[in-house]
Amino acid sequence: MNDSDQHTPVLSVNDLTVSFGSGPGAIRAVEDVSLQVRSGDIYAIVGESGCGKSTLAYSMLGVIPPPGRITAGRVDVRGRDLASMSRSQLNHLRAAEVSIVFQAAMNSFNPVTTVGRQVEDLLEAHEGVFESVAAGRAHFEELLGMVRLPTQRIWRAYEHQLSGGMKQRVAIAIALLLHPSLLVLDEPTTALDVLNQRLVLDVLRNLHAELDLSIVFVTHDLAVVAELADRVAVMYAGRLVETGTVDEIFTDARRHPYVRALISAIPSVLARGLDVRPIAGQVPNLAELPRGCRFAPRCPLAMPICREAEPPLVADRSGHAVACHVVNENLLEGTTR
Ligand SMILES: Nc1ncnc2c1ncn2[C@@H]1O[C@H](COP(=O)(O)OP(=O)(O)OP(=O)(O)O)[C@@H](O)[C@H]1O
Repeated sequence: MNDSDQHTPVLSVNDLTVSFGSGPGAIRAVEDVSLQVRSGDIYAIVGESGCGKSTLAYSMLGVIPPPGRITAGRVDVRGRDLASMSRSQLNHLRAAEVSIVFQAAMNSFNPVTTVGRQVEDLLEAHEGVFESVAAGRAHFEELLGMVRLPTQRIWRAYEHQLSGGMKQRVAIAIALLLHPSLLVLDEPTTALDVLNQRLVLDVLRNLHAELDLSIVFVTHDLAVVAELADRVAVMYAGRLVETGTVDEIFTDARRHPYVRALISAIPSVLARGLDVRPIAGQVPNLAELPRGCRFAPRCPLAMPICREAEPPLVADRSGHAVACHVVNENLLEGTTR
């Protein structure tokens, strides 16, 4: 890796808008989103259900489900625009540079094939990454050890012989098979019991350290954000409302009222298994968005301008960015609430 590579973000999402449908019924599941994942980051995308988290995650690999499509902006992986890549370049990228564990990882195994056979198929499809299928298998067994699973038993296992927690860790090991530098996970702990959630978080922390891996994960669980992430993007109705470090999001006095409401709705962000609880009012329907700030109808601090103009994301000197007229007016005055 040369010097300029080291400074190029692993992933750069630039002014990205992803739409479903066309004409008057079209919705923008992701709107005007920009974020950068640097080498070594553990980046959380958090928000309530339907706010566009999964769509944003899928766009990072160019796997947005149809009829979704990028209608503005771009996604670059190590400085290369995904939209400019050929199908074979994209296939290579998805396996060997950025890999995803889907939310439905639990159900994504072929029920009539062993885990080992599925791994061999993957190795054969990506011939050349390893010297031989045996070398690829040896690497997979090493990964199984890292996700704390018994090698022989898993290699021969069918899906129905694995528990939910095991399937999630097998899916992580498979996603890492071809040495990606970025792992994207959609709700990695959601369907698991508390013990398995903890195990998956431990495993991800270790993989991050041992494999020099960058991680992006989507969650609605603030406790998981507090435990695992070092950077956070909070989404509301398709847009980013706040981005920053975990410390900034949880403790900075300058915070988006939505983020503040989310955090104050839980007794302790370090307590396990606490979801983003509903706060007064509802997330707007993306097909009928209010004028101005999307959060204004639920916001205790809303001013007249909030019902008129969409607030831009404004970053302070450290890069902590908030999209709120009230908060940013105070920043300009040099005070915070
Ligand atoms: N295949 C699709 N066709 C039409 N609309 C879709 C499709 N997938 C997602 N959407 C719309 O995009 C919006 C964002 O969905 P997305 O799944 O990205 O949100 P999310 O925050 O990940 O929610 P959840 O946590 O419930 O998965 C939703 O309003 C949804 O209706």
